[in-house]
Amino acid sequence: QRLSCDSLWLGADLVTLRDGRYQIIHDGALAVAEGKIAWAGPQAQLPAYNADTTTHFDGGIITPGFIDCHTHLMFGGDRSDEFEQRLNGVSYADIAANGGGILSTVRATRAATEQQLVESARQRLALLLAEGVTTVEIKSGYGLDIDSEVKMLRAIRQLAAQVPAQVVATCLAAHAVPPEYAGRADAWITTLSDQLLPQVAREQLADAVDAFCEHLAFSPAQVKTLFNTATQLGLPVKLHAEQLSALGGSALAARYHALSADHLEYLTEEDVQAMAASGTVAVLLPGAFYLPRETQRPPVELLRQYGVPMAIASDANPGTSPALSLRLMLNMACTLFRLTPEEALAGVTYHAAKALGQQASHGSLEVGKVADFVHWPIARPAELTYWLGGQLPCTTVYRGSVRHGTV
Ligand SMILES: O=C(O)CC[C@@H]1NC(=O)NC1=O
Ligand SMILES: [Fe+3]
Repeated sequence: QRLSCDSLWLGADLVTLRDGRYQIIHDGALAVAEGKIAWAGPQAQLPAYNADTTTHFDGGIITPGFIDCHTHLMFGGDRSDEFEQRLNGVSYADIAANGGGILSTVRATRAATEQQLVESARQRLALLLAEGVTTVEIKSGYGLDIDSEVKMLRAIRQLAAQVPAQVVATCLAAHAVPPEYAGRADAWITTLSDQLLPQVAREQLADAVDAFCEHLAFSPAQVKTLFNTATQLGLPVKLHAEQLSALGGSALAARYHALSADHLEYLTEEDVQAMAASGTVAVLLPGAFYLPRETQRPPVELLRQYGVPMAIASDANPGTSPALSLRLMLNMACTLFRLTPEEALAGVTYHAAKALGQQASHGSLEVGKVADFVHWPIARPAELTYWLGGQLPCTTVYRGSVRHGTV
């Protein structure tokens, strides 16, 4: 009795990332049916399938599709001028005094149409997709008024409909205090809780709610207010926490069973214990450590010791991480934060899926999961973190069919 499937993929080693480890199946085979993995194992044990198409790779490895679980990919303008000013000796304070920084991106985002936001984000997304990204999370947070935040979230949903990758939307309206609310952060949090979040939930404009817990942004108490509303509305939460100081944001996020706490350079052992207990994923963002030339690294040893899952993401944003290569982030995670190549690869697959609440359907080559995978013409997985910059040629397969790249 021959089985039937839509496609078979043969001739490469399967780096399955089951349980967040390589778990390599040499000379493996994948069978795909209705966009999901129907069978994965050694080709010698492949059952007799009638397949509509069969692809024979000439060696190389197949990994799960890459998941960039933390980006601010949608924004107006860019801040390359400030980058140049800083290197010519202009201080952050002077740049901010001249209207620079995050608020200059807010002005450019408010001035952009929804279509312009979609188009500029799509061009940046194309670079990620060329490197094997099959899922990307994109945050709002540069609108900072109700209409502009809704415009951003609608633009993210529009972009999702135009690309083969899965696009997940996160509402980060609590990214900075809007200029109209200067000195009145509580009032902005109230506006978000009373107006924006109910609309986000009602119109399904976002899949999670995020906030920036930092002295220059929102306090743990203000984050708590926001998280109470999000939880009541049934929206999962995540948090930019311990990036520049230890405010206990990560432990607060863990108490709300946040999907993830992100940045974490100033994470304490107490925070790590709370995250381990709640299953909250630690999302590390080496690009936002590298560009601002930070010195305090996240406590990777502690996260390992307590078994807190570590994800790696680009944090693509015009200010602190204008990074449009997830593979470069893999190298930085190893070179700067001392992750192993296996941990880094799990950080953009298995653990990144969990940071988006998608561990049941994404992040490893296992039967029943979505058939998002990438073929790399390389000999071993470590080459994905080893080769600096540039783009390795790869073949990206989304839900078993749409391809990107060369075979
Ligand atoms: O500078 C920007 O545009 C965003 C900075 C970015 N946002 C955040 O919460 N932390 C960051 O590093
Ligand atoms: Fe961020």
